[in-house]
Amino acid sequence: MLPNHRFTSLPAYAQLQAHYDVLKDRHLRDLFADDAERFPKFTRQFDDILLDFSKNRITDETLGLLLQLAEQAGLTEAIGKMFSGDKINRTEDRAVLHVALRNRANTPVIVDGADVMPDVNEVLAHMKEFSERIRSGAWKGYTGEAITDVVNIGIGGSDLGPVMVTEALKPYASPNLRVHFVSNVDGVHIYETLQTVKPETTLFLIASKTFTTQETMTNAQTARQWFLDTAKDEAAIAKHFAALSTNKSAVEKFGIDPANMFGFWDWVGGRYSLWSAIGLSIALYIGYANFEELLEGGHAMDVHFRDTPPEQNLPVLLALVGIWYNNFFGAQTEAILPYDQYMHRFAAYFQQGDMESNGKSVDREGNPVDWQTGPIIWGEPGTNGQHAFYQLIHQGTKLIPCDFLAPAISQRPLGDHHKILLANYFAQTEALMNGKTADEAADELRKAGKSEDEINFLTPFKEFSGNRPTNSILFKRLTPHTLGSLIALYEHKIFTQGIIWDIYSFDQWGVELGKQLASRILPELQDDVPVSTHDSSTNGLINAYKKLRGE
Ligand SMILES: O=P(O)(O)OC[C@H]1O[C@@](O)(CO)[C@@H](O)[C@@H]1O
Repeated sequence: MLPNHRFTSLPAYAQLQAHYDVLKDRHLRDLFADDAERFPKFTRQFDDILLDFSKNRITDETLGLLLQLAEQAGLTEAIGKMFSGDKINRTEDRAVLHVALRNRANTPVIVDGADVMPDVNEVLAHMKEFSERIRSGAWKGYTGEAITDVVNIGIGGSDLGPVMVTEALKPYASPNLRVHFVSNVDGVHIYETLQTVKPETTLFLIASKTFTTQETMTNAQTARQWFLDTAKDEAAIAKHFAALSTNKSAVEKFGIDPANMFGFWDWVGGRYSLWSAIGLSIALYIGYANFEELLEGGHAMDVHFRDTPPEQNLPVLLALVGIWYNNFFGAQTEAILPYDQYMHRFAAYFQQGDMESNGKSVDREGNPVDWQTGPIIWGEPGTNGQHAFYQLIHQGTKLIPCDFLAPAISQRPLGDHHKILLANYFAQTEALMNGKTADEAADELRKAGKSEDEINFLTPFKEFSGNRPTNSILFKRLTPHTLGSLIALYEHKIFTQGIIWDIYSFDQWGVELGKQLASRILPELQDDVPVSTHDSSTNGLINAYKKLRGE
């Protein structure tokens, strides 16, 4: 196992605190004025992806100290342990090997003494054969018609990844096959979806690592009954239901033919599972060849992360810059702002990826941490965010580090749209960095013909402090390969931060309590008898609900 450490006891931590006390008052305008080499110094290139982290409140000294922090936390050793299949997910006694799912080098990956790659490749071959049969129309439903719609029923990591990727790679989709995603146990979700499909031509994918998740099993049973209401014969299930899971016995108990089961393993975390059988909806939608390109892109970033020295390592650099704001500037959130409408679910995906991984408050020895851990991740595509929350990012009281991502080439070139989008992409990070001084604001007001009194009044409202940090990620085009690399980039950033904070990033015990309490409350909702088994608020709410529904 990795040696433990207390993040705040690392030697570089105290040095960074002292360095912060000096640097916090430096403005990015001055840092750029003092160093003409900031752009070449603080950019890194990976394939078609350029990372510009120069608009951060860092100097050479900052970066050096952050790299020391990573070294003192044992990052290099930790990376090796993940790739070698060590059971670094200690509270669940599991390896963390989503990298094996996309191990295109096919080098052996040993778990419990056995190479997992033959099994990984067997599932991929099954996914390939199955997706080709469905997409070609060779697979027929119970009435002899081809499948036209795929409904993925899953939640969390069994939903967010396939949703994000199928949205991002829509340009690669087949025109003959639509994909739909049902996740919420709110009946509205499956109701509205089933309104748009026909039982005869629909394939349901029941996506659940555990095959016990209440939302997914409830939706799956509803879909099954909806289907049988038309098909009548349970034998038809085999042509219209498949399961993506690690739990074979539960799949068979549900009534899905094991031949239609696509398995994966406990060393695949739910939020890291889109690369596994959970990605079947992706392969069905964009074709297996493009799904393989996604895997290739992820693998390329894996090799980079594993083999590249920290100072050149994109995931490590993103992680360290994030720690700088999270742990020294007191930033509570990070915004992911893709200037690409196809990436509109990218931030949402990493809400689970980051917050379910690093939303922890106990270190790896079980002691409460006395430092900040995972940030709150949020974001929306540009330019929409500019008309929603950029006011706060520019002039609010909170420091919000932002990642701006954009493709140089649009998948949908249309007149000047992309140039306008990119002009905004470039302008926002420039504005956040430089701001607008009071003199500049006053001059603009003067040129607009305002009186001196008006200028004196309005200037404070028109001034922009600037000095608001951003990362810019510019890539050539949103291809499956590039998207795979971008996803892996953020996955490994999250891993790196977890190692430095000395927390376990791959369990999620925090999701259990709510589920337990919900399972106790559900029976209480079956009748109209007032409850008194909870606190006065919960009792009051439940009883008010019972009253309202009874009126
Ligand atoms: O894939 P499954 O087992 O149905 O889990 C769904 C999701 O539920 C969790 O909240 C764990 O309970 C996420 O970690 C997971 O992705």
